[in-house]
Amino acid sequence: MGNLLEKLYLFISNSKLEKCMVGLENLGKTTMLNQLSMGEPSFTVPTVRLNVRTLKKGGVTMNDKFNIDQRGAIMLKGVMQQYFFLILQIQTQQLEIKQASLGTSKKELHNLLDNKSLHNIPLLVIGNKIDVNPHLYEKYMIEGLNLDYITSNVWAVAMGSASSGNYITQVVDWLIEKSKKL
Ligand SMILES: Nc1nc2c(ncn2[C@@H]2O[C@H](COP(=O)(O)OP(=O)(O)OP(=O)(O)O)[C@@H](O)[C@H]2O)c(=O)[nH]1
Ligand SMILES: [Mg+2]
Repeated sequence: MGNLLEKLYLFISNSKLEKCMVGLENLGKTTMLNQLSMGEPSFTVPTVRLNVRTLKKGGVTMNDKFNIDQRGAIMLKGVMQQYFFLILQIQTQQLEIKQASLGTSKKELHNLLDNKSLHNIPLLVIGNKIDVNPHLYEKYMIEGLNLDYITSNVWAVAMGSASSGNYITQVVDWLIEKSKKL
């Protein structure tokens, strides 16, 4: 835990970069933001507008309310240009809806990346709720989102559970690494 806090501090104190988290509803975006900003998942309700959190000791802001629906995607195209990181969350539980969820997310993700101003923005794709079984596996998510076809942006995948916080270290490591290169 101490190590993680140290990394977070390093990231935050060395960077003023902003990140944007997008995804369909009820995926755990706010939960993850709570983990990153407060170190705990906290109780959440559906986000009505925009959640902007400042991570401790740095003035780094992160927001999580750009749902990828039709309206959201249109809004995103304007707003995203200000952000350096795009974190896409995918529902990994509930096999019966995963196809629909992946299909919508794939379409919106590739539509977004058609926008040249978003090229070169590091993309972290998060598969959340893997504590719920059955859940989606990383390989299936990469295929389902056609990630291998993305050449305009560097991308990485993290699978985990925002409520248990078990992949927060991975996310923080990724943010630090990409911050150094920008
Ligand atoms: N089992 C499980 N539940 C989770 C996890 N992450 C979040 N949840 C739960 O999923 C529900 C939705 O989480 P939120 O963080 O509010 O989701 P969101 O993506 O911000 O949703 P919107 O604001 O509606 O777009 C809450 O009941 C969370 O407690 C997880 O990793 N595992
Ligand atoms: Mg939310």
